[in-house]
Formats: sequence, structure tokens, C-alpha cells
Amino acid sequence: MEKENRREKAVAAVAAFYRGFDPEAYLKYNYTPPRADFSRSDSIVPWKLNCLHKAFSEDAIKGDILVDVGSGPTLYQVMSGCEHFNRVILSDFLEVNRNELNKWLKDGQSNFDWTPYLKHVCELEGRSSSAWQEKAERLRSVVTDIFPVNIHHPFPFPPGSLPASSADCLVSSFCLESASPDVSSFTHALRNLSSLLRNGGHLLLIGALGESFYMAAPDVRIPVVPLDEAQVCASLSASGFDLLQLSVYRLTPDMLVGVDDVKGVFFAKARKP
Ligand SMILES: C[S@@+](CC[C@H](N)C(=O)[O-])C[C@H]1O[C@@H](n2cnc3c(N)ncnc32)[C@H](O)[C@@H]1O
Repeated sequence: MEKENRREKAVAAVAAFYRGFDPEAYLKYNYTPPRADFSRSDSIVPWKLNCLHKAFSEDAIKGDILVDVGSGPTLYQVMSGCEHFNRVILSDFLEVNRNELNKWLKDGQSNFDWTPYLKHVCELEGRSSSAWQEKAERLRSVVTDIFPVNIHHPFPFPPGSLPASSADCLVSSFCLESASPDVSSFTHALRNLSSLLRNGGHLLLIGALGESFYMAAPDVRIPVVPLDEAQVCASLSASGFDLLQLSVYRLTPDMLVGVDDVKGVFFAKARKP
């Protein structure tokens, strides 16, 4: 009981940092060049998009419902998957991020331009980059909901939003390690995520390696659990997932732009037995 109280307090302390999260600043820090330079294969974003593209196309991961946990203000993580599922559900802890997603999806009024991303993913799929508007339309038509989410709840979505174990696939990028106070909470959160996924469904987990903080606004420094590859594998296994693939990207010095101390990025493909 005391251990549980301590964990709840530590989780609440991390949540408090999120009050100052600025979607616009976060997008600028992480989703513009050099981190999103589509002319370079060693830039972080093209690496992530390639991992996702391969998982969905080469491994034929498909089904009815794709759920993205902790979407933040970003859409890149579902640009491949949206072609392989009938319904895509986005989610975030913060209303400012859910609003930012809505701006692009519903009103087309986001200040952030996802066009280069859409073009790049079209090219990965062997289509002309000029097909980007079709992909944008596809994305807008398959995203049916943007739910609040809390990965520290046994069932992370609001009651009645989604039946348990109904997702055919889960995606989550840079959420768990940046919303958890320690490795044990990270593992616990993975177990909670599993309650959303059907047996036999896939989890595509992207995250930071060796990161202790990131900036979410000019004066908002959010603590992160510094993970290594062995911890990611151990947490997946302890939360009941079978690990199918782990790929690692190491940051080149020019990707370190002063907005975090991340050393690498992992992409894990896992299955719920
Ligand atoms: C580093 S951002 C990642 C955003 C995006 N997925 C990406 O790839 O850039 C971490 C996200 O986790 C969300 N978050 C914070 N606490 C959370 C919690 N308890 N449950 C779920 N998401 C949370 C934040 O609102 C934020 O959008």
C-alpha cells in the first residue's frame, strides 16, 4: 500500500511538469530540420518513418483498429498505419495536444505543415510524392477519435470509449519514458497498454534511449527515464509481450540541438501472445 502511494506521488510529480507543455515549441524543437531533414537518411524522423513503413507494409500488420497512445501534437506516427486499418484512434493526456491534432484533422488550421511528411511516406510506399493530398484525406477520414489517455491507469482510456482488448495494433512514440518517474512505472504502464490490445495484436513502440530530460517549452524541462536497450527488452517481456524486433538509431552530433540529452532512439516490434 505504501509502495503504491509512493508510486502515485511520483507519477503525479511527473504529470505536474506537463502543465507548461507548448505544442508549437515541441513541434519546432523535434519536427523541423535537422531532426526532420528528408534529404538525409541519418536524420531522426526519416529513420522513424522508415521503421513504421516497413513494419506495416513488409510484415503485413493490418486490421480494424489502430490505436496511438500519447500522440502529443504529432501525426507522423500513423501516416503509414492509416492505410492498413479501417479506424485510427489518437490519444493524449493533454487537452492542448488533442486540440492541436483536431486543428489539422478537422479544421485544417494547424500552423504546423505536415506536407513534407506526407510526401515522404508516399514515396516510401512507392507512390509519387504528389499523392500526398490523398494520404492527407485518408488520414482525416480514418481518424475517428482523439481520446484523453493516462498510461498509469489499469485501462488507460476513459470508461466506455473503447472496449478492452479491441485494438488490433498499438503505436506509441516517446510517451512512456517521458511520462513515467522510473523504470518500474514504465513497465507498469506497458502492462496497462496491453489491456487495450487483442491477443495476437502488435505493439510498435518508439522511444528515447539514455535521455534524462526534454524541453517542452523554452522554460519547461520535463524529466525522462533514461533507458537502455536491455531495459526496454526486459520491460516488454515483464509486461507479457513477445519481442519480435528491436532496432536502434544513434544520434549524430548535429542532431543534438539543445532541446534534450537523448542519445539514441529504439523501435520495438512486439506481439501480445
Ligand atoms: C515526448 S511527447 C511524445 C509525443 C509524440 N508521441 C511524439 O512522438 O513526438 C510525450 C507525450 O506524452 C503525453 N503524456 C504525458 N503524461 C502522460 C500520461 N500519464 N499518459 C499518457 N500520455 C502522457 C504528453 O502529453 C506528451 O504528448
